[in-house]
Amino acid sequence: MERVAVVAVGGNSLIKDESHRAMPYQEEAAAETMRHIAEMISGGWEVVITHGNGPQVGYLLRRSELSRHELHEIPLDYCGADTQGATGYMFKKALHNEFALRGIDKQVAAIVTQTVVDRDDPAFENPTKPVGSFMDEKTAKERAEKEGWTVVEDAGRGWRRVVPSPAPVRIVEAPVIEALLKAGIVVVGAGGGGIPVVEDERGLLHGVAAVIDKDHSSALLANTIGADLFLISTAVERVALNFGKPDERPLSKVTLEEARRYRKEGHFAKGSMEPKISAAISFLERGGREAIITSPENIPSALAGETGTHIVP
Ligand SMILES: Nc1ncnc2c1ncn2[C@@H]1O[C@H](COP(=O)(O)OP(=O)(O)O)[C@@H](O)[C@H]1O
Ligand SMILES: NC(=O)OP(=O)(O)O
Repeated sequence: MERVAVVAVGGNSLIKDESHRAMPYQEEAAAETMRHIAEMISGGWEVVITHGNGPQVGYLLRRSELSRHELHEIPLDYCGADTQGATGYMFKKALHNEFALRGIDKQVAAIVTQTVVDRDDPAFENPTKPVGSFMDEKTAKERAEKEGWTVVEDAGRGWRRVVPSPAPVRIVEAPVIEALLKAGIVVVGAGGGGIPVVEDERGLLHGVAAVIDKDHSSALLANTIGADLFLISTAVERVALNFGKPDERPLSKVTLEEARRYRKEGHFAKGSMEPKISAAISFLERGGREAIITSPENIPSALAGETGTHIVP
């Protein structure tokens, strides 16, 4: 196979702000990101595209709750499955169109993906994954009181609802994804970190109410299929030390040891940059060779070593 990359696209990176939540805006952002990924593919990379669903899965859950007087509610695992379908469609269509414009003869498959988690994961008792809309503090606290939500302040961007986010243990469809890659097919998979399922003693799978961190699942998938590169596409060109402060310092190259140290020093916000750095660390600890964090428009120049944050052993 050519060089293999797992490219993780952030759910928030598809939504600029609260006034750009509607599907045409998400399509536009997805098309822009897919344009840069198509460039990567035409440069010889075999790619699995994973994606977040934090905002989208929260919107679906809320929509389901708001319409419960008239329609059945949708469990959180099904909300996750729905977001995989919608985002998979969005990415497939955008890539198809890019390939058509560039004369690239490639097919794209979007795979409904399940991720096994541990039913005893303590995360079920301690919700940490921000989903849905950003709210002001007053609204967030009212919802927490009225609807029983857990809410947190999300990385200086506003308040959000949080749900359990157990660690991914195994990507059920990894062999399918690998087989498709070997056949030269571009894969969209492990969306939203994969639909969380637990496996019983007989090997049967059961959906559970959670949202898995897509950066951690993507890293696990990257190791499982032996990817050469784990690339995280998000809203920032580079990761920074002292992020948002006057002495902010962007990082170009970081060793595994430095990444661990900076994480310990608290440079990476929980629920946003911290999981990306931790996922990159896990990827390298399990034998991966390079992780890059950058923004969609900088993917080609980051691959050329000109920008992005490169995390290496
Ligand atoms: N140290 C840091 N360096 C750069 N960005 C950071 C840092 N800490 C927090 N962030 C924030 O993390 C965001 C990326 O996280 P998030 O929006 O949750 O990702 P996703 O694109 O996967 O949805 C960045 O846009 C930035 O606002
Ligand atoms: N599932 C998940 O990690 O989504 P975000 O990347 O959108 O937070």
